[in-house]
Formats: sequence, structure tokens, C-alpha cells
Amino acid sequence: MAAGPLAVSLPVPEGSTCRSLRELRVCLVDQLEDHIGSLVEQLLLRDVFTRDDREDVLCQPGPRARVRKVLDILDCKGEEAASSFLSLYRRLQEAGREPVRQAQSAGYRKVIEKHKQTLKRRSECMLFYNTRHGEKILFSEHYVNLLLVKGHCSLEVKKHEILAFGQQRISLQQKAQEQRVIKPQQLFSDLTHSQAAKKILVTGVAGIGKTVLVQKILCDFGNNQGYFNFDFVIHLTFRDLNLITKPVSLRELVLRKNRHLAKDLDSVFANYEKLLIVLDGFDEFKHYRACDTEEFVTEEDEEGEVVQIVSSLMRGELLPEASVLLTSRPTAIGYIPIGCIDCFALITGFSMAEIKDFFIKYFQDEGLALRMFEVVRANELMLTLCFIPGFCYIVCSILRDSDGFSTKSPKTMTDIYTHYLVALLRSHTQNRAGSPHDLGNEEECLEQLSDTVLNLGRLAYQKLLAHDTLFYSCSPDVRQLAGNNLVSTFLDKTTVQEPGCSEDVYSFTHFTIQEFFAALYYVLEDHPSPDILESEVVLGREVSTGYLDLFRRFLSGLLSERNQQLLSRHVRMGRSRKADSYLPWLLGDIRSLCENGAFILNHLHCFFEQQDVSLALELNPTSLRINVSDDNLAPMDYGVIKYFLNLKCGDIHELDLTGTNVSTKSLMDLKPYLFRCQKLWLGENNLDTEAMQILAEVLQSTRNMVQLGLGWTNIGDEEFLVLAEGLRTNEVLQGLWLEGNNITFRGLSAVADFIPFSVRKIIVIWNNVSEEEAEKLNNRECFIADFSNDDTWIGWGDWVLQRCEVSNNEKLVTFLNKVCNISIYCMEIGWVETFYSKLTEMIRTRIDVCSEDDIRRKLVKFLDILTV
Ligand SMILES: Nc1ncnc2c1ncn2[C@@H]1O[C@H](COP(=O)(O)OP(=O)(O)OP(=O)(O)O)[C@@H](O)[C@H]1O
Repeated sequence: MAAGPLAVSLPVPEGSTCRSLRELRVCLVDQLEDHIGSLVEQLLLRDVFTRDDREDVLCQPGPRARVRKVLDILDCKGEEAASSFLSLYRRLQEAGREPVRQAQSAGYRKVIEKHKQTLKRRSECMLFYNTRHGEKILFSEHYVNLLLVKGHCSLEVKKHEILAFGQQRISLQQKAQEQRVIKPQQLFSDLTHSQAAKKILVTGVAGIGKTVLVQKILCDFGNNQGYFNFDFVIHLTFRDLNLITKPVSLRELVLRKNRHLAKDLDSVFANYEKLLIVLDGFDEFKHYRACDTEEFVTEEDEEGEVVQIVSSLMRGELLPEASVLLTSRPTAIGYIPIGCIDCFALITGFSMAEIKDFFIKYFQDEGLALRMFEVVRANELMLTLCFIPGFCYIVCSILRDSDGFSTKSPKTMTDIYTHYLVALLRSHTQNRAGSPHDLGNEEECLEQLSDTVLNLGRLAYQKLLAHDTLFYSCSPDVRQLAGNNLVSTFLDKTTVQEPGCSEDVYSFTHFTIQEFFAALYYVLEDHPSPDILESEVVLGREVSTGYLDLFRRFLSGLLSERNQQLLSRHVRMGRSRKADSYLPWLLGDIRSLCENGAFILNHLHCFFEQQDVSLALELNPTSLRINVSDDNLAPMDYGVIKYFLNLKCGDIHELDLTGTNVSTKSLMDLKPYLFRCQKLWLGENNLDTEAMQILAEVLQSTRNMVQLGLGWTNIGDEEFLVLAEGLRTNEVLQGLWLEGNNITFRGLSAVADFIPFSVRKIIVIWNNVSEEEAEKLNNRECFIADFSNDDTWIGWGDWVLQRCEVSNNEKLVTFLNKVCNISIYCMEIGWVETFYSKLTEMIRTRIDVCSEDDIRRKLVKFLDILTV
């Protein structure tokens, strides 16, 4: 039997709720037997019941036994659960007091069923950005939980999210919102025991899943999974509403896509408190700025402009008790009359578990999915944006087509961001209000799109140079953009509440998107002002170290031929003249970095972005020194290093992996290249026996390695002895740097017998060696256990000074932190004094030309230390 409202209402006694329920038990069983199904679902939804509780109830024989089971469980759970139950009960009571309406009739029930079947059919397939014919994907098999949060997010949280990378970005997402996450059904339920929300606004950035959430609601409703408060859900999209140019009535609007309701629409409207109207994509509405109209339509048959009908529904002037769910990107919500919204919810996308789930559902083969997921997890930059389902989807489709980036393109980060940009441009400009496609003129369309992209790019570029990630709506460059529809695809808006006023703050969805747009602007604009790279070239120094790394990588990728071609199909661009000057500049820079041993990692990324193996032929440095030290290397960093080293064969004069957090696995991956190294620096990493085993194998057969640096790597006797095995057959090693480890005199003595002839020094200062033992070691030919060996240390000092010379300011500070610390107490040794006075000189010169205040301050501090 179908459940109707309660026929009789029970007076609920005062006092303890549990006790009251016990007293009312017999009557409740009578009253609730017809409602038990939906009641249990509601209890589950409010987290009063667990899934196990529900199972316990549902396996009882018959509805009366189920009610009794519910009451038993509530009794065990205590007061809070009993109160929640009571509030549900009261709602049923209230419904019971209302006059028995047509809703009860069998005919009405049949229409509900028919409508549900229609929604079920319409929502059973998932439509992706680029689904093609024959690619029917079942919604239920592909839907992944979305994080849906009630209430607004603070600016502080926003700021963190924009800047955080990779895993950190994704877990921030989860942590910040854990407390407020709700399920889609809870949007409509009365969580606070007050009145249920009737007018609900769901917002979130482009591609975050607003439309998919709507589909989820329709699908669940069609499948009788929840939403029992509603008899009908009517789905309207603003994209469709835009096509209506004449006055229209609500009845006509509904019937356009719901002909099956033609005969029964009166009943649907008559029961409007059981009706949910979903309006999807407010930001796409042609008239979204005119919604605060005061001209209302109050009857469902009254004709009016579409905007009047929409606004009347939102404000409750038309079908006052009907529920309305509105979705919109954040940038347009300022045009929704504030007073009409009861509940505000934000979709924040996926956290790590959901991203993984998405991959599993996408690839439909768990093994493959997990492999692909690992590819993404290893790529910080790619992972960063995966909180947006739309991006996740694009990444997956690219991974599928390119077999995990191993064979075909796209291969680089810029490729992925460009695909994302193109997909959004394509998907969200079609039929979009005021979009160029409306003009039906390809040329004009391209023009407008290009202008918008250029304007967005200019904003991104200028704000990047000013180190800004949040842009206030009052600034003219933002105001100029705010009215543009396409802009909402890429900008996010947060409204900040200040005492007495509120202010809109814009940001790109993520900082990386801003960096990407800034680079795009640099490519598209003939004379960007200021020209960041120009000033670098002219002034001969980097404007802001590190800060522009990602901008440069994107720039290189965007200047590559393949991305220029892809983009030119969607935005107006000639072959950028910048590419002609950029490549010689990049190659020239890489050449000198290889020769002087300065930090090269970001340049290698730029080189990788080009994906042009022929470039390697043009690059012939006199020596190959690869310095990537003092940066925590991510798997994608190793990828670009290996890419470069594969193209440049021959000896590697120096590979500096100091302080990179290199793992044993990465070392294993790098093994083929280690054989080619003449000098290998692995200091300041935690190395274990397995890592030593790898190095021992390299030492056994290398014909190249003359210097191996393992200072401060936390190795003790055990690890050292594993390494030493490799020395037995080695004939080329000259210097082994073991300073700052835990090796004992015993360990060192044990290897003394088979140290190869070639070895001239083994530096063992700061190990587990007493002064006396150090003395003994110093007397053996190659051990150096203090600073008295001038030859060695002068050589070391020269290397340090050269490294300082070629380091940019940021790297220099990191480096000075280490070398200024070492041994002030050794000042009386001759070479130390000379070394420090040269260092002081170098710092002075650097201070003179330093334009960055914070760096200058740090340099002055070092100077103070050294000149005491
Ligand atoms: N919950 C989800 N489960 C699986 N895939 C999802 C989910 N949400 C979104 N997606 C994927 O992301 C894509 C974009 O989602 P959707 O169109 O719902 O975003 P949107 O927020 O409506 O974006 P816009 O504001 O640009 O219209 C979908 O086509 C789908 O591929």
C-alpha cells in the first residue's frame, strides 16, 4: 500500500523523548506501518541510522515488526536519536492534518510512476564533455561522490586552496570541509529541526559537477531512492530557456519537455509543496542580470517573459511552496536575489578517494585504473587540478588515448592544460548566452573568444607579476571582465562578508590556471607590458627567482608547434614570433647551465615541454653538468631529467642530487645514467642499504666515476660496508665524501685493505670517530678526518665559490646556509680564512645588485656572520 500522510495525530507527552516513545509504542506501530520504508530512509539520511540499522529493520517480517525494530534501535541509541525521529514524526503528523487531496488517487500515483520512469530513462546515461555516438555510459556505474558543503567558504581557506599543490591541495579539500559535508538528499531535509529549505542554491566552479549532481538527483528520484518529500521533479536548464524568445506560461515551459504530464499537470501544480523544480546553469541564462525584476507571474497559466517566470519561481510568487533548486557558477550568483535563498551549498569536487574511484569507474579495469592513478599521483601538477571532476575526466581520457603518456602525445603539463582549456571553451561556449556562437558567424565567434581569452590572460599576467592571486571586484581590470559570460568558466568568485558590507573577490580556479593564462597571454600578445623575459635578458638577471617557474614551463609548452596548432583552432593566433626568439634563448641558457653547473631543473622542464628531439642536436655544451640540488624532486622532475639525459649521450660530468630527497626507487630508475657520471653528489639524502647496493653495483663496473659524494646521508657501518663491496673491483674512483655520517673507526678500518689504488681521498670528518682515531686515520694515506689537508679543502672551497657564483639569489641563500655554518671554529686554519674572505667578497657584490628586499636582508645577515 502506498504511504499517505498520517490519518490520526498522537499527542506527544512531555519529558524524556525515549520514554515518550516507549509510552506511545503501540499507537506508533499502528500509525507508522505504512510509512516505514521512507521513515527508515530519512533516518539513514540524517545519520540517525547506519546502513546496518537499516538492514536490521528491513529483514523483519512485515511492516509492523519493522516499526517495532525501529523503536527498539532508537531506544538503544538514546535521546538525540529519539528527538530526530520525533521531528520526522511531527512532519508526518502535519502532513496528516492537511486535507486529503487528489494526491491519494490511484490515477495520481500512476502519473508519478510514469514521470519517474521518464526521468529514470533520461538520466541513465552519463554525458561527458566529448562523448561520441556508441559510447553509452551508465550513470549509476560512473557517478562518483561529490563533496558538497553547506554554507560559504572563508577567504583564508580559499587562499590556501588556490596555492596548495598536489596531494596537499587534495587533502586540504577534504580537511577543511569534513565538518560540513552533506549528501545531496540533505539539501532538502530539515537538518536543524526548523523548516525544510525550499529555495536552494548549489554553486561551484566550471566542471565541478553541478549538472552531474542534478542528474544524480533526477536519477535517484526516478529510481525511488530518496526524495520522498516530492511527488514530481521538473528539470529545466537555462540553456533551453535561452531559446525561448516569446512570452510563455509556466505550464508551457514544463510541457515542452514533459508532454507525458499534459493531462495531469493541474494535479501536479495543485500539490506544489510536493514539487521540486530544478533550474540548472543560471550563469548560462541570457537574462541573468535581470532577475531582480519586480514584475511577477503568479499563476501557472499566466504568460510572461522567461525571466519573470524564473524570478517568480525563485521568489515564491509562483507556486509559493514548491521547492526550487538552482545551480550556478559562483561568478553569477550575485544576480540571484539574496532574500529568496534558504540554503546555500558549494560543490567542492573530489578528494583523493573520489579521484581514485573516478579512475576505477572510468577505466572499468581496476588494475589499469590503479596504474593510471599512480601516473597522476606521481605528477604533482596534474594531481593538483584533479579535484575538479571535469579535469579528472580530461586527464583520464588523455591517459587512455596515450597509454599513460608512454607513447603518443599529449605528454606534457601544458598539453593537458591546453586540452582542458579547449574542452571548456568548446563545451561552455556552445549555445551559451551571449556567447559568440549565437552570432552564427565563425569569424566573429573566433574574434570574441580570442578577445576574452586575451583579457583573462592579461589579468592573469599582471596579477602574477604583482604576486596576486585574489582580485577585488572594485579594481577596474576585474570590473571590465566581470560582465563577460565566458569569464565565469575560468574565474571563481567568493563573497567576503565585512562588517557593514560584502565584497566580491575573484580568483582563478587554481593558481596553476592563472600561471597558464599568464603564459597564454604572453604568447598571444605581441608586446606584453612589462615584458618579463625581455627585462630578464636586458638586465641580465632573473626578475623573480622560482616564482615564474611554472609560467616559463607553460610558456615553453604553448610556444611549441603542436600546442600552437591546437590552440589556433579555437583562438586567433598567428605563429607567434616569440617562438623564433624563445628557442635560441632557451637552448643558449641550457648550454651555459650545463657548462657552469648552475641549477637547471626548470630549464629541463621547459626543454621537455618542447617535445622536440631535434633540439638536442643543436645543443652541444662543452660539458654536461646537471645540478638539480636542494629541491625536493617529484617523479615528474626525474622524468624530465631522464628525457634530457637520453637525448644527450656521453659522459655526465656532474650530476648533483644533493638534498633532493632522492628515494631508493628513484635511484634505481636513474641507475643507467649513474654509470655515465664522473661526479655524483648524493649528499643530504637519507640513503639505506638498498641504495648503497645500487651504488656498489655502479662502482663495480663504472669506467667514469671519479668523485662520489655521500655526506650527511645518515649511513652507518652496515651501509658503508655494502658500498665498500663495490670498491673491490673499482679502478677509477678518486674521491669519496662521507662527512657527517655515523660510520665508526671499525667500519672505516674494515675497508682500508681493499681501497682501490685510484682513490686519493676519503673524507670522513664528522663521523663516529674519536679524535684519537681520527689521528690514526689521518695518518693512513687517503683518509681525511679534519680540515688540515689544505689541498683537499682549497679544492672544495673553489668548488663552493664557483657554485655560489652561478647560483641565483634564492639558491645562493640555501647554499650559504650550509657553508656559513660549517666551521667558524676552524678560522685559524689558513685556507679557511682565505675561503671566507672570498665568500664575503662574493656576497658583497651580490648585495650591491640585489633588487629583492627579502633576499638582500638575508645576504646581509650572512655578511654579518662572516665578518664577526
Ligand atoms: N560526480 C561525478 N561523477 C563522475 N563524473 C563527474 C562527476 N561530476 C562531474 N563529473 C565529470 O565532470 C564533467 C563536468 O561536470 P558538470 O558538467 O556537471 O560540471 P558543471 O559544474 O555543471 O560545469 P559548468 O559550470 O561548466 O557547466 C562531467 O561531464 C563529468 O565528466
